[in-house]
Amino acid sequence: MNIHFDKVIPIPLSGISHSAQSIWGSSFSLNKGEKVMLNASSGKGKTTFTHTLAGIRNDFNGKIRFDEKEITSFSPTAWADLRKNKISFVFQDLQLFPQLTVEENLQLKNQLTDTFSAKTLKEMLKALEIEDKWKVPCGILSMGQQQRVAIIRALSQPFDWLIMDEPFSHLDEENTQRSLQLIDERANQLNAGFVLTTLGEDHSFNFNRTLNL
Ligand SMILES: Nc1ncnc2c1ncn2[C@@H]1O[C@H](COP(=O)(O)OP(=O)(O)OP(=O)(O)O)[C@@H](O)[C@H]1O
Repeated sequence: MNIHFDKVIPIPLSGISHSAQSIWGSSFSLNKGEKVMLNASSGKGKTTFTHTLAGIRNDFNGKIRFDEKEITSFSPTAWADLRKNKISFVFQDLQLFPQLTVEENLQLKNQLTDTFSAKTLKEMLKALEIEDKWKVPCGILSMGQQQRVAIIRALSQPFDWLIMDEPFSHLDEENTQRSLQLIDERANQLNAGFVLTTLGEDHSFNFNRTLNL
């Protein structure tokens, strides 16, 4: 699935002047398989961009198309199917269930599409050095540990695009690199792309494209 932006401007940001490099108001396409970074300072619209792209909000002018279909035309059922099979998301506030264990949080998503065995999920936790947290409620994990769980949860479904809103904001560089490697491997396995927003960090990763706000 390719994503096309045609002069999109979120209504709350429409009264503000945007630089010539800004994606707001411009037309461009994100092609399946591309690895994209959006780096912008606080309040510039990273969350607005990711939520708009994922159909979580629709207060924008212009057009967004997935392949040839305008996303404002999708029914709730079509969105449910897209979110199950084509678009996965790491929210800035993670949206884990704090009372549920890591296992339960992961399986809630994973079992919808029967993507990974428990053994594979545990291996992914091990790759991010949180394998001892399998039976621990998410609410008592550190923020960086919760981010790693949210990343693994987002990988536990099929997708064409993984959209991540500041997914490494509580991680040190070593854990960021481990997470990026896991994300990259999974994206390559699926021939999928990802969009990652950051707050000024310069991750050492070979992104195909950088977007500006
Ligand atoms: N629904 C809304 N109505 C009005 N203004 C909004 C709405 N949503 C976001 N904004 C404004 O749009 C701007 C961009 O917000 P957004 O959360 O997208 O920024 P951000 O780049 O993700 O910030 P941060 O890095 O601090 O998370 C802010 O000024 C915010 O107040």
